[in-house]
Amino acid sequence: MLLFGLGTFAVIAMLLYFFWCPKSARSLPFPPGPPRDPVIGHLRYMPTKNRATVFHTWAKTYGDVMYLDILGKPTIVLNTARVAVDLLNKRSSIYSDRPRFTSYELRVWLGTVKIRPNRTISRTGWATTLSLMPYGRRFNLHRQLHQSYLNRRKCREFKPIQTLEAQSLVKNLLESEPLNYSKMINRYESGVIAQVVAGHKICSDEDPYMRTTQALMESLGRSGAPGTSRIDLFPFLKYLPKWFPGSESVALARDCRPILRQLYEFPLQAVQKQMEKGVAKPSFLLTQLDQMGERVDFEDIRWAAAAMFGSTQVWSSLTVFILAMLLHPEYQYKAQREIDAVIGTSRLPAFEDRDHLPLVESIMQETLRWHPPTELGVPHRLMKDDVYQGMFIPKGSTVFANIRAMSLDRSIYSAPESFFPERFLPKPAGKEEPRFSSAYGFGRRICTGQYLGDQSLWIGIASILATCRISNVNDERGNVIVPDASTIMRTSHPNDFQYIISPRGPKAEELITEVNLEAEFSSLPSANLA
Ligand code: HEM
Repeated sequence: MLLFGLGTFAVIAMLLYFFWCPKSARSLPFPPGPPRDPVIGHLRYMPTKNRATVFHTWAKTYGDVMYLDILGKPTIVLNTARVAVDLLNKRSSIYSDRPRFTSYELRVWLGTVKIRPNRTISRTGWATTLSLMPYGRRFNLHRQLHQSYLNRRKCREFKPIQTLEAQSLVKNLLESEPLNYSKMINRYESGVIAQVVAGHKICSDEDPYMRTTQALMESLGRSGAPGTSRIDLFPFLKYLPKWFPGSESVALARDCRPILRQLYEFPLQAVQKQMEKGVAKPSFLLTQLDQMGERVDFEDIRWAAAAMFGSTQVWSSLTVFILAMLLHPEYQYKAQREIDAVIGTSRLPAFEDRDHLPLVESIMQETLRWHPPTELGVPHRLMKDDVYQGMFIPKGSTVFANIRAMSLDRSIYSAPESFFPERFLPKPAGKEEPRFSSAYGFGRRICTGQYLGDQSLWIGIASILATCRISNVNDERGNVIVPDASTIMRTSHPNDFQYIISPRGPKAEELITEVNLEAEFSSLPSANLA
């Protein structure tokens, strides 16, 4: 009898849930948003440039959670860290999928497979690289692969590599023509990743890892962020001929294929060859190949490694740091005085100094906040209908965390447009404002490279400040050219601007020329494969 009663109760509860809850949720209003057109929704108003900043402006009218309808596709923009934490962190079990974008699929195309004698299908790899992978079993496996090698504790082991790469960076900057500075900073980020992923040292721009990552960046830059291109809005364009207006973005996305293919194949092959010869250095690929079991196959290892290569955020942030030092030279001098007082001038910075250099730390944290390198994050996708603060958010919504808007939140940061590192220092010298953790994203999709990126950024900034003087260039008449941040920072990655990097003094130059990087790098541990 009791069982019968419980059974009846369960059936009624389920019926109520299916018939009453979803209906009542669907009768709630969508989050507010700008006025829209019939059928096409907000398509006409969607900004093609500076989207994060435009959304931030709209948020002043429509609020922290904004609803946009793009050709019937619901899109949600979260404009404060509070709402992003509420939804993407606290409800991460339903907010951790990624939307499918045609531009992703066209980029990551793996060729055709014959499934029957007279039938072949295209294999797109959109589901194979972690940052684009749908939520599910394979996603969990790839996250585990990343986290097992990039967690906070494991990343401590990479400090010697990062320190030497940062010393290579300043050496390269001091020896380069200004036109090549950006390349050198990119080489630094790619250099750390190539070491960690494949145990490989990048020595020149002709290096295969360098060429491939650079080609990837250029190609991604040309085809735009996924979700913004025409083929994402009109996927049918991929079936139309090249001359059809609007289908240029299809060709641009397809340009990426051979590059991504190389990134996917080359590192694993290279490490396998080194293993055969017994010369492989410790790396993510070596560890995974060594431990490979039934759960993980070559395909998983290849793609998990390739997903680490595409990162450009350290490159962007170091460039933003340089821009900040040009616009606020006082911080350059103050931080250099701090370094001289703590480290002296007879050695280069090391990670052990980090806790003793509060201003250098604050400059790094403020760089991430002042212009976060990923302004709109990577979009999440909602897997179930949801209700938040009386608003209905439909299943399948594309959800953007507007990281740029979060960095400008006046209820958290005073004068948020200003570069003001002391905001993070304790009172009374500072304002004890919280560090900007939103830069790394949210929930189960939070950046897997956050500890590696944090370390690369810190040692990069500390090494540049300790050894280099960053200065403006002069025009033909001798007037100083001060860069204009508003035109340079139109996207997450700064546009080119002019500056000069010179040695801070004879002592710094001596330190950099004295260090024998080749010997230091070769003294890093080799893997014992015996
Ligand atoms: C300053 C450095 C970095 C910043 C600010 C940054 C920021 C971000 C952000 C905002 C996301 C999107 C998170 C979300 O969807 O909520 C992300 C994802 C990701 N990042 Fe980073 N990143 C940095 C460095 C790196 C590095 C060095 C690597 C590689 C070793 C990396 C690998 C990834 C991967 C694989 C994802 C996708 C995670 C997933 O979809 O589950 N990132 N990053």
